[in-house]
Amino acid sequence: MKITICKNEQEFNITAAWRIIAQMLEKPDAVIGLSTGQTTIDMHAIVSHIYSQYPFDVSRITLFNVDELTNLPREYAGSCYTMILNQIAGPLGIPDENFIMPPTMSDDFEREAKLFEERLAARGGADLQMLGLGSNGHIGINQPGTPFESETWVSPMDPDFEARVRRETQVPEGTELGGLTRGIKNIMHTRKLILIAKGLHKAEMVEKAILGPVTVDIPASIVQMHPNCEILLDADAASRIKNSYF
Ligand SMILES: O=C(O)[C@H](O)[C@@H](O)[C@H](O)[C@H](O)COP(=O)(O)O
Repeated sequence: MKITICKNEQEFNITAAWRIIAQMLEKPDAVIGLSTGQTTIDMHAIVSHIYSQYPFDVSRITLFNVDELTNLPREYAGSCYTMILNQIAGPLGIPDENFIMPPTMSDDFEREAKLFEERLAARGGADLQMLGLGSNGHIGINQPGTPFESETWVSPMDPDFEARVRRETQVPEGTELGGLTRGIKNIMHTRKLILIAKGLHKAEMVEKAILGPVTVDIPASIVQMHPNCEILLDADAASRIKNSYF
């Protein structure tokens, strides 16, 4: 596990953006998994900005998101599809066939989850997964208690996480939300993981996930077992682990 601590939020955003660009430059047909949420908005904007100034070949890059909300129209502003499309896939001009997202509406999400993974596998599997860190330790939408063997599925949401999603994305009243997420097993099969966190409010969970025991109670703790994982933090998110490492 490699730990990178950036001196502030701006340096964190730029460093994270360059991790995505570096993967695209190193492997022009890379399969890259993103995450939505507050942590990633600025880094996606930086990737898009750099691309607009210094375009490079992304014609064979595949983008996907680690999860997607269910039971909402795909075009809804808070769907992961729309967010990733607006933040990065659209600005980079990623063709539709290379932008792989599970549908938000289906009568058979089990089949959709399987198909989603099959589509990634058909491209050689995921090279990179950027992973936001939930305040309760979730990765994707895999909540505490999710077995490490879980495969891409529709996960129940933790009430706090659901409230946050509803607040931030103005989900219409009465919509029953679910989340289709890559399973922990699928995430762990990605060639490279980058767990990202910024802000003081993430510091305690960073400490538990990185320095604590590997336990299903903290899904993110499993990344300690990944052979090619980077933990990328700003100084605030790293504030409780700094002394243990440096
Ligand atoms: O929202 C998502 O798409 C991810 O599934 C979720 O795992 C997210 O990365 C974390 O909850 C961190 O979210 P913030 O970056 O908003 O703190």
